[in-house]
Formats: sequence, structure tokens, C-alpha cells
Amino acid sequence: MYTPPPIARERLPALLAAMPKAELHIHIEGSLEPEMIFALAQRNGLTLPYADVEALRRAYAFSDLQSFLDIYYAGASVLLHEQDFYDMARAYLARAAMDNVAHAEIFFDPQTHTARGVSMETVINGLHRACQDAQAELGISSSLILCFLRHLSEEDAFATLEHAQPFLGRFIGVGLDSSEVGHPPEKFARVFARCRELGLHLVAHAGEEGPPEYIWSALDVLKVERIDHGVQALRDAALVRRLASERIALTVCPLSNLKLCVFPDLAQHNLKRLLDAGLAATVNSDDPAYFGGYINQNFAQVFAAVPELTARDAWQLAHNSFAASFAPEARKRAWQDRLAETFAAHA
Ligand code: HPA
Ligand SMILES: [Zn+2]
Repeated sequence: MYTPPPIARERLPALLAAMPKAELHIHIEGSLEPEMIFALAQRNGLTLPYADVEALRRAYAFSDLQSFLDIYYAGASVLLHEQDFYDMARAYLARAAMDNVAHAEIFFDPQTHTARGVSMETVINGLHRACQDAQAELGISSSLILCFLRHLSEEDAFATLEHAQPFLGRFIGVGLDSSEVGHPPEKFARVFARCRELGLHLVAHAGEEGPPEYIWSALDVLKVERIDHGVQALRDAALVRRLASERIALTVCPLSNLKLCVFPDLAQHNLKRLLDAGLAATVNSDDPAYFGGYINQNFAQVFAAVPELTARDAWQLAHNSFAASFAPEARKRAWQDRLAETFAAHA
């Protein structure tokens, strides 16, 4: 088993930025910066209910998940054409490459778009082409994960899956997002069972604001392979044992948790406690345009706020991100080797 070399604390910020990492929890619609929202509105002849970029940014003051989702869905309404989806995803991938993201597994919310008359083909083709071009031009690898909106019905999710079936080669899995409390995983048991039969990977948001019971049912009813967020797991010792023994990854998003008031401040974030409990935590940006930072800002700010987090933890988080990704094993081994090289260079 590889052990990272000792690293002086003052070298930690540079190491966090330089280390290769996978991003496993990024909603592509949450990477839409206010500037791009205004540019796309203009390009598409739409009028926004905000005077300018600054006025829109001032509206980004959230009290909980729902207060964010209302403005997030409104922002996504400027996306109409394949090129819009392409430009959004290409911009995210360029930004992620700057943060030394080697691989991204990107969520998208088709129902947000199909409900406005945008076709599934438009959404998926634009995103997929951006992923291909970013691989060729920037060397960053990426895959797409289709998320069902849990505040909508099971029937709507089934219709979405049907519309996506012609594009099965263009996304690797499905997830579950949007308003958590009141929409438990079991609402989507049959859709996830069908996705499993189709050979898709399965993930779900659970335990962001919702109770540990939702994490249990995501595992036992939906049979997911990773839990998105999952920070409420520490409230249930038996659940912690289950997650640790099965090495189920948690895709934790510190700045999201801060901005949506899941924790009162970053110093009280439980990332260190999750790691110390033996859980396969990772660090991710969730909706970077709305929460004040891309993945490296999430690393930098949580490590600054929680001084107990060490270089060993940094290595573990990056290691977990590759291990928990759905990439081929040979790719994972190459990224883990690059990670070890980066640590050696900072020792
Ligand atoms: O953090 C989130 N939680 C649930 N749904 C979401 N959709 C975008 N971001 C999120
Ligand atoms: Zn999320």
C-alpha cells in the first residue's frame, strides 16, 4: 500500500492545487456563470428579470437547497440550442483542467430543458461534443450522468429515460437530484431498476439535507454505487459501518454545504470526521458558478478552515476520487501514479 511522503504544511496549498483529481459531483447547469447566462440570453433573444450580471449575482444568497434550486432552474432557461449546451460544458471543462481535474463525471438535468421544449438530442449532443473536444484539445477525460429530478413524478422519470434511450452510448449512468426532503429514493425504485438492467451506473443525492434513512434506501432500494453529498451519514453509526465496509464513496461539496447552510461555517464541516470514520469521501464543486468556487477553491477553503486536515487527507481525497470514478481500471492506475508523482515532487 502506497503511503504519501511527509509534506510541510506551508506546501499544502500548492499541493492541493497541483494534485491530479477527479470531479464526481458537478451539475453542468450549475457551472453556468452569470456572464454566460447574460450572453446566452442575448444570443437567444431572451430578457432576464435582472438588470445586469451584478444584479443576478446579488440574488445568489441562499438559505437552503430549495432557495438555490429556484434560481438555478431559472438560470438554465437560457439554454436553447445545441451550441448553448456545448459552450457551457466546454467552458466548465477548460476551467476544470486549470484545476488539474484529470477526469470529470458530469451531471445534467434533461427534464429542466425538455419541459421547455428543448429536445433530448439537443441537450445530449451538445454536452457530448464538448466532452469529446475537451479530451482532444485539453487532455481532460469526462463522461455524462443523466439526473432525474426527484420533485417530479416517477412517470416523468420513465418518460425521460425513454427519450434518452437512443443516446445510451453517450452517458454512463443516472443520478437523482433536486429537492430532497419529501422525495425519498424509493419513489424511483422502478426507474433505477430499469436503468440497472440497461447496464447504467447508478448514483443518487442522499443525506444532503435529508436524513440517514434516505442514504440507506439509496443503497438498498436504488442500489447506487456512490452517494452524492452523504454528509448526514455521521448521524447513524450503523450506516457509517456499512458505507466504510463497502467503500461506498461520498461526493462531498464543502462550499455547496456552506452556501446552502448545511453547516453554519466551514470550520464545522465534517469532512475530516468522515475521513477519520473510514469513509471514502471526495471533494467536489456541485454548482461552482453559484457557490463561489470550482474544485480547487473547495479544497483550499475547507483545508484552510479545518486545520486538522493533513497532506495525507489530501492524498486520500484525490485517491478516492479516482478509485470511485467509473473510468476503466487502467486509466485509474495511470492517474494514481501521477498523483504519487505530484506528492513526491512536493515532499
Ligand atoms: O446540491 C444539489 N442538491 C440537489 N439538487 C441539485 N441540483 C443541483 N445541485 C443540487
Ligand atoms: Zn449536487
